[in-house]
Amino acid sequence: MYIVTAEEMYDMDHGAMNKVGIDGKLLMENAGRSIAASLKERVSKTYRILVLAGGGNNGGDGFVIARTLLDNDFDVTVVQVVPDEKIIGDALYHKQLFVCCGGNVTVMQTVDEVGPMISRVDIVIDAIAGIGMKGRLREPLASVVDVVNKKASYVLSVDIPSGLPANEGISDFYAVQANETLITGFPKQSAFLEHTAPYYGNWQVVSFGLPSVITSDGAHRYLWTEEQFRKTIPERGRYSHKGSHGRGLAVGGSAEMPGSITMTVHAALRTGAGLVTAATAKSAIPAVASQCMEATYLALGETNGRMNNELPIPFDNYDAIVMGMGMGRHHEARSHIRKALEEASCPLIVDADGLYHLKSLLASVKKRKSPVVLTPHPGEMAMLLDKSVPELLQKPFAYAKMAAEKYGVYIVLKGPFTIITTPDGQQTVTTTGNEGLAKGGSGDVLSGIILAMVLQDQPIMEALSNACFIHGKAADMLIADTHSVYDLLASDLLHGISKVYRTFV
Ligand SMILES: NC(=O)C1=CN([C@@H]2O[C@H](COP(=O)(O)OP(=O)(O)OC[C@H]3O[C@@H](n4cnc5c(N)ncnc54)[C@H](OP(=O)(O)O)[C@@H]3O)[C@@H](O)[C@H]2O)[C@@H](O)CC1
Ligand SMILES: Nc1ncnc2c1ncn2[C@@H]1O[C@H](COP(=O)(O)OP(=O)(O)O)[C@@H](O)[C@H]1O
Ligand SMILES: [K+]
Repeated sequence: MYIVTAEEMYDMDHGAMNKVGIDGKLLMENAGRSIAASLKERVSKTYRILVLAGGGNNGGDGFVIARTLLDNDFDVTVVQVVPDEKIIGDALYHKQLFVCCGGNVTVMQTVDEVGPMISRVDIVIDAIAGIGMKGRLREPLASVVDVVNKKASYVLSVDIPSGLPANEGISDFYAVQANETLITGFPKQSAFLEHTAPYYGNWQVVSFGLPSVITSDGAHRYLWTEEQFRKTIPERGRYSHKGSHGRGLAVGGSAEMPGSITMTVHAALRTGAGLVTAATAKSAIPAVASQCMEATYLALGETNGRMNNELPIPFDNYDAIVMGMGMGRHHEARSHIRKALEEASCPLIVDADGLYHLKSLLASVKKRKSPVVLTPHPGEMAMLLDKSVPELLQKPFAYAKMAAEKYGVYIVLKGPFTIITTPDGQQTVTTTGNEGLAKGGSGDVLSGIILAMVLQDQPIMEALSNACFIHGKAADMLIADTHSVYDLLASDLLHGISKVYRTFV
């Protein structure tokens, strides 16, 4: 499923109307009917429903919903929150159909009238404004939204909570806080941003009949769901051997921080890597090995328990490498990152401290022939780009795309919505995971899962998307079953990986 900006959604609408010849009235009918159908299935006819209709096509959707519900004997009325002259085109056509079918439209004169009406009903359908919103909501609509937010017992927004921007990069808005949103066509960018997503409440997408010939050349962002995971997860051949599943190397850890590399190698093996070697400071090996018997070890020279660069790493012996977890920020560690960039001819994944070192080496990354994957959390991404975290989180899609294209890298920008970007700017988003993951070590586990997935025979983009899906889903399944968001540990995810495989593959 695509994730779109308002402009991309309009392009698809226009394509359907102008290239295919589908009438806009029909698209509006489809959108409204899909939403009404969803309501009909789960709402009792004893509920009173109020539709707030604004002046654009979003309001038009509202009139279709009202007409369809009325036809099905629901108790539904419409308050038109804009004057009559604002209802034009397809929306006017559908308003007239509603009225001809016996529907009742009250035109709001003052905002004061709206509060008592909202208090009397069980469900408010918010069709005040959709993706055509420009700037901050003006009066009197801002006050109408205020009343909705204060008085409504349940709000269903049509397409997008009114007042909310569809696109990233906008922080000045005032919007409906919906309980649920039925999104028409495709989800908009703002459903995947930390500062706007909560306004949607629970959301689902409903179709309004956009033909696939129009949508297939649509956006460059894609939501990575269970369906994609099931479709793309590589099969494990009955006659495969350990070499078939890749030889991975994880470089990191220290005597003081042996846990990070332990979780990475363990997660890589649990996810399906054939052979995994941990390269770490010599004195850290007993601690790591006692927790992970299946890995092999490469002892690195060390100073005060932290890796130094006395002993070289044979980077060419591996099919994929992950570096950085707990490796430290000292300059000897950096020389391993630099060497890996120069010498490794396989995919190189850089995480945590490795990203800190990579900042000064970014210019050389583009020269590499083999793929480089960066896995920053927002703090690390902001550091790489010399931005603040709030700045980055306003426009994570744009910043990730800009950096991936500029440096020729894959970027896994981690968070509640993880955005994965290819060097040519294609993006996927995974939404699995929960706040139980907001704990030290979760990222180390993800690095191992990514290593294992990159080692399998599949395009890197799919490998990264599947890795993030597994990581988050493991947390979700554990929370649903034996754990809570409070007690979940990164090491618990190792069992979660098994649950994901046993359930979905
Ligand atoms: N084929 C189709 O067309 C389909 C369309 N669909 C539906 O159409 C929606 C998009 O419709 P749209 O483009 O008409 O814009 P829409 O979101 O209703 O907003 C425009 C209204 O908002 C107003 N307004 C704007 N800014 C404002 C502000 N700051 N403060 C206050 N008011 C402001 C603006 O007023 P004006 O500025 O013109 O006075 C105008 O009245 C989309 O989200 C989806 O629901 C699909 O469901 C089915 C297929
Ligand atoms: N609230 C949350 N919801 C969903 N996923 C989360 C949340 N908080 C953290 N995560 C996930 O947990 C991981 C944390 O990675 P990171 O910050 O690098 O952890 P660490 O460095 O402590 O191991 C990322 O994959 C991130 O997407
Ligand atoms: K709306």
